[in-house]
Amino acid sequence: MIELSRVTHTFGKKTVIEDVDLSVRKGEVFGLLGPSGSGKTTLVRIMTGMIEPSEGTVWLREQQMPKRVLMKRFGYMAQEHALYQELTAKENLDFFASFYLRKKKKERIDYCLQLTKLTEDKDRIVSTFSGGMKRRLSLAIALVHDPEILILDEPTVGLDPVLRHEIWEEFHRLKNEGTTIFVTTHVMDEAEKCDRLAMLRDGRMIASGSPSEWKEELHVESIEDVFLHYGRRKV
Ligand SMILES: Nc1ncnc2c1ncn2[C@@H]1O[C@H](COP(=O)(O)OP(=O)(O)OP(=O)(O)O)[C@@H](O)[C@H]1O
Repeated sequence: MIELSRVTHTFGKKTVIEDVDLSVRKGEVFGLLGPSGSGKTTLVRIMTGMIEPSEGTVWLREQQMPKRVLMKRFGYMAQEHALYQELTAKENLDFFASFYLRKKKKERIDYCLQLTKLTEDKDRIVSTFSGGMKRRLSLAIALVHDPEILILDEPTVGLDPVLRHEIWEEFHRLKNEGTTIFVTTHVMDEAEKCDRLAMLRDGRMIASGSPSEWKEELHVESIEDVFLHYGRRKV
């Protein structure tokens, strides 16, 4: 569903992504881990077509990115907010939904507001929202057109554990319906909820596998131990 082949990216003279191959299958939840500054956000931006890689290719649904028709196939949630601060939450959702949805727009907006617990605040101006509310709205926007692929850069940062749990339940519900989910995370219990994981360090993909494969391979109890192993050592 998502294929990266020999992707390298440099900013000026600095190589931040180096020769990355990655394959995400339809209907799986794939987690990308890596220390801060390892290149996760850059890789996500390459996947979504926001950055053209210096070398290599990205394919979504067997079509090479960037491609305009593919935009409606995926939902993207960035780390920074891309919200209209002077519009209400509902107006923001309506604006983004209008690009892709004609039928069922109202139902989808109501559903996403409910999922992210924003129904009561839907008519408030976004500039009055807390950081967590803005993140929830960004997530609602990524989901509103019911995309086949979700690409989410640390989607649950700043959310309380109850909401985080509910959002992960929704991810698994979506996965069971066939949605492919690619997520970056620093939260180790979220990493445990992924079908497969990959570890990026200094722009290189240094390991991949399912959470249980990783733990077995390294004889450790938790993904946190795996993270510490790969994050610290040169391998
Ligand atoms: N536009 C840019 N110009 C120059 N350097 C950049 C740019 N964007 C990112 N970088 C550099 O690329 C490297 C990887 O950054 P990136 O944001 O992709 O890491 P990350 O793994 O997502 O980090 P974090 O977990 O802290 O969000 C860093 O050294 C960063 O300073």
